[in-house]
Parts: sequence; structure tokens; C-alpha cells
Amino acid sequence: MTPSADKSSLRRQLRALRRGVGGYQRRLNQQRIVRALNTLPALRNARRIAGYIAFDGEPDIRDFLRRWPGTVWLPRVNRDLSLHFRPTFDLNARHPRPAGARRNQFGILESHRHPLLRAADMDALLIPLVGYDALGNRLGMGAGYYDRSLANLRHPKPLLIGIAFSCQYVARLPADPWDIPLDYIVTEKMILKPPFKPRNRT
Ligand SMILES: Nc1nc2c(c(=O)[nH]1)N(C=O)[C@@H](CNc1ccc(C(=O)N[C@@H](CCC(=O)O)C(=O)O)cc1)CN2
Ligand SMILES: Nc1ncnc2c1ncn2[C@@H]1O[C@H](COP(=O)(O)OP(=O)(O)OP(=O)(O)O)[C@@H](O)[C@H]1O
Repeated sequence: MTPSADKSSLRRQLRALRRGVGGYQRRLNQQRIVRALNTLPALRNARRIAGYIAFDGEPDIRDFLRRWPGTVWLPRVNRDLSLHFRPTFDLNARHPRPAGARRNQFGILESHRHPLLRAADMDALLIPLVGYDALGNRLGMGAGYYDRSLANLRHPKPLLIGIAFSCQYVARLPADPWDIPLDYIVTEKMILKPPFKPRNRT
């Protein structure tokens, strides 16, 4: 199997597992993830953070985002398949489409507020994962949005924090040269700090 065929069948399985976390267990796991984020020392110096609005069974971390003292930024998909980040709309709003928000082509609520920033302007990004492994490799939705937006980041780089349920763990994910390693992975069971890997410069 080619690496990408490998990735796409894994993606299907892991997305189904993610959606399968139901009811009580989901709420419990989400609370644990929120608690872990609240105590993560590495986030203490962050001000601008990028979050996400959960879809397709992703952990809903709005309880963390609502209490964040700085501005929360949300991803917005661009035509060139990269992401920009916009200040969040009211996360407490009950309306299905709060002021300043619209659904994108995937049905995810996006912010239309200004200004518009890049990943490099963030202090930290919370990135929803489809899958992860012990080396900190990340499997995303497969369109390359995060990979493209995180390519060529320069020092000081934003902190990259993957968010997943622990059932999205796989022993070893196929890694591609464009994959950007995560600094932390937060699940309901643990905070994983992947081992440092020198990057291949070829
Ligand atoms: N909550 C959240 N927001 C996010 C992301 C995410 O993963 N989670 N993204 C992270 O990238 C971006 C959106 N990326 C996405 C990439 C693929 C699909 C998707 O569902 N693809 C369908 C088929 C697409 C189609 O209808 O043409 C599929 O694979 O089934 C959705 C979002 C930006 N916002
Ligand atoms: N820096 C980049 N520039 C251009 N294309 C890229 C870049 N990074 C990744 N891609 C393209 O994005 C596609 C998806 O990559 P991959 O399968 O690794 O997705 P993923 O990591 O699961 O998804 P995502 O980044 O959306 O979360 C690939 O076809 C790849 O060629």
C-alpha cells in the first residue's frame, strides 16, 4: 500500500472511533481534556491562541476557550487550502449561527470577524487530531490545511498542541516529509510530550 492509501483508510477508521465516543463518556473525557489544558504550564505564557469549533466527533473544548483570558482565534479555510485565523464569535450564543459566524463548505462554524492573522502570529495552536502516535506524529483530515499553514514557521514558533481522545492512538503513523511534529498531545488520559526529533534538512 502507498503511504497515502495507508493514511486514508486509517483516517476513516479513526474518524469513526472519534464519532463513537458517546454521551456520558464524551462529556467526562472532554472535561478531563479541558482540565489538562487549564493546567498545562507551557500555555501559561501564551496570549493569542488558536482553538477550533468541534465537528465530526472532535473533543469539544469550548469550556476551555470561553475561559481563556486572551483572544481566542479560529481557523478559516482559504481557497489556496491554507488557514487564516480570525477572532472568535460569541461562544456562549445559543443561536445556530451567532453574529459574525458562518458555516463553511464542511458545515463547520467559522468566524468572519476581523482582523485576520496567520498561524505564525499565534502563541499556541490547539489542533484537532484524527490520529496520533507516541512520536507525536499527527494525522489530520487529509486536506493538508494545518500542514500547509505550519510549514516554514520561524523562531519563536507557536506552541503546537494536538487534541484527541485516547482511542485515536495508533502505535505508529506513517509520516510524510511535510508533516510538522507537535509539541504536546492532550487526551483525557494524559499529556504527551513527544520526544525531540532532529529534522532532516535534505
Ligand atoms: N473543527 C475543525 N475545524 C477545522 C478543521 C478541523 O479539522 N476541525 N480543519 C482542519 O483541517 C480545517 C477544515 N478542514 C477540513 C478538511 C476536510 C474536511 C472533510 O470533511 N472532508 C470530507 C469531504 C470533503 C468534501 O465534502 O468535499 C471528508 O473527508 O469526508 C473537513 C474539514 C479548518 N477548520
Ligand atoms: N507544506 C505543504 N505545501 C503544499 N502541500 C502540502 C504541504 N503539506 C501538506 N501538503 C499536502 O497536503 C495533503 C495532505 O497531507 P496529509 O495526508 O499529511 O494530511 P494531514 O496531515 O492528515 O492533514 P491536515 O494537515 O489537513 O491536518 C498532501 O497531499 C500533501 O501533498
